[in-house]
Amino acid sequence: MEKRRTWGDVFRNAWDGVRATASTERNFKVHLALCAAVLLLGALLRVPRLDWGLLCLAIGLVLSAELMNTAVEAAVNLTVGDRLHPLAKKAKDAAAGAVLASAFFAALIGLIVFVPPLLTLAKSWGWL
Ligand SMILES: Nc1ncnc2c1ncn2[C@@H]1O[C@H](COP(=O)(O)OP(=O)(O)OP(=O)(O)O)[C@@H](O)[C@H]1O
Repeated sequence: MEKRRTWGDVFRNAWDGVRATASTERNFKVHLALCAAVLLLGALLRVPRLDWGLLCLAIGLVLSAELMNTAVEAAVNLTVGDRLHPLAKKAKDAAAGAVLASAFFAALIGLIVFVPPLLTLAKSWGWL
């Protein structure tokens, strides 16, 4: 009988997926760096609790989309190998589109959260 996977196994496999994606996917590295910058800026500007919630949602959305994109690419490559196929293109383009959509709305959230306190700061420093 097949050995039952423990919660530890489940989390280890999931973490392996995050680490493998972080070490091989350039876009994921870029998004990780941007997420770190967003968290730093949020802390420096002392954004309110609700805004932290929005930022965490945006970060989770973008990183999840990147991980799903990597999963789709790997599954498609496994299936078609080096062959070109319109369905492979459709799957990869849709997965890339999911990353684009999540990054676009995350950027909107960033603007909504950061522009007002940055404007206030700029006014208090006499820049505006
Ligand atoms: N087997 C295939 N058949 C048809 N079109 C493909 C195939 N593989 C890739 N493509 C097209 O080439 C594009 C780029 O594919 P690729 O596998 O290089 O992904 P990528 O977006 O460059 O990956 P990464 O996120 O790692 O930069 C896809 O979005 C798709 O339009």
